[in-house]
Amino acid sequence: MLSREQLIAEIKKKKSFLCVGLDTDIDKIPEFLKAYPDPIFEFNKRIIDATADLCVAYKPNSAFYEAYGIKGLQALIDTCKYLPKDTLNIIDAKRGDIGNTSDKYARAFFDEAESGMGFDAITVTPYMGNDSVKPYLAYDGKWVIILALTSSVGSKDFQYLQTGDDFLYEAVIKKANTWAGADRIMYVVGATKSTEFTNIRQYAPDNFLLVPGVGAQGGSLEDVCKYGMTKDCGLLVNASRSIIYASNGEDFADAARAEALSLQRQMAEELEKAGVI
Ligand SMILES: O=c1ccn([C@@H]2O[C@H](COP(=O)(O)O)[C@@H](O)[C@H]2O)c(=O)[nH]1
Repeated sequence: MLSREQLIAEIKKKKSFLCVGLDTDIDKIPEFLKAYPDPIFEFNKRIIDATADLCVAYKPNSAFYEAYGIKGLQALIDTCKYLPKDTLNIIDAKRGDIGNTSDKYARAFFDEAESGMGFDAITVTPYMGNDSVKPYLAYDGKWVIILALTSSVGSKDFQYLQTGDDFLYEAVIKKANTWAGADRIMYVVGATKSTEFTNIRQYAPDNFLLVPGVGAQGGSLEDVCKYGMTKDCGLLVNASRSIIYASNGEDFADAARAEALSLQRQMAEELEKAGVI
């Protein structure tokens, strides 16, 4: 589990704010791994070993594990246990439900003694409001990452609806800021929305932003940094497919490392440019 201060310290130490997305798809992993008892976990283990010194966070997306039933869940549990202690380990589950149900989701992903999974952070949808988010905040030191402005094309369907003077995504940030501080809440903002970062920083000056959409979705790391970086960095930039599927041969872990290294080098430059390091 990493506090805000520890996360910032890791970013400075590793000169990286990279989050490696573990969206592990059995149809995309190298053929030779399928001979292992748990190909998904074997793949993840090698990706983690190859990238741990270059990133400050990992983000398995639960859909990629739930899709395979019990085997997928076991791979997620084993992956969670294998993740390094000095990275922020996020489950991208995008949950949202009434309080007593959220309480079970929180237990599933946060309470290692109960479920086998002790993630540090979870992505949640804000649509059902305060009582749907509170149960996650009841876990001391765990992070809640609220969907604000997503990378998807469909973000315009609801997130840009006008509510009073605000777009809905702005209202989400303003309201969620009353639930807990920047030491417990992060927001998801897509890299494909980089020009909105200046505006978002008016409402979330200190919160870390989890930024998917660099790599396969075409978002610009440079623009995200230009408009979204703070004096503490304030960004966790995720890349999933562009790293983990950089090769589907026997060299996949080396290729993933090369891709992560290229992003880490760009990040080190951005951190220097902004005076964070
Ligand atoms: O707005 C959002 C919120 C979440 N995601 C998730 O991030 C990764 C992105 O994967 P790439 O392969 O790097 O595109 C994936 O798990 C999404 O479900 C997002 O893309 N946008």
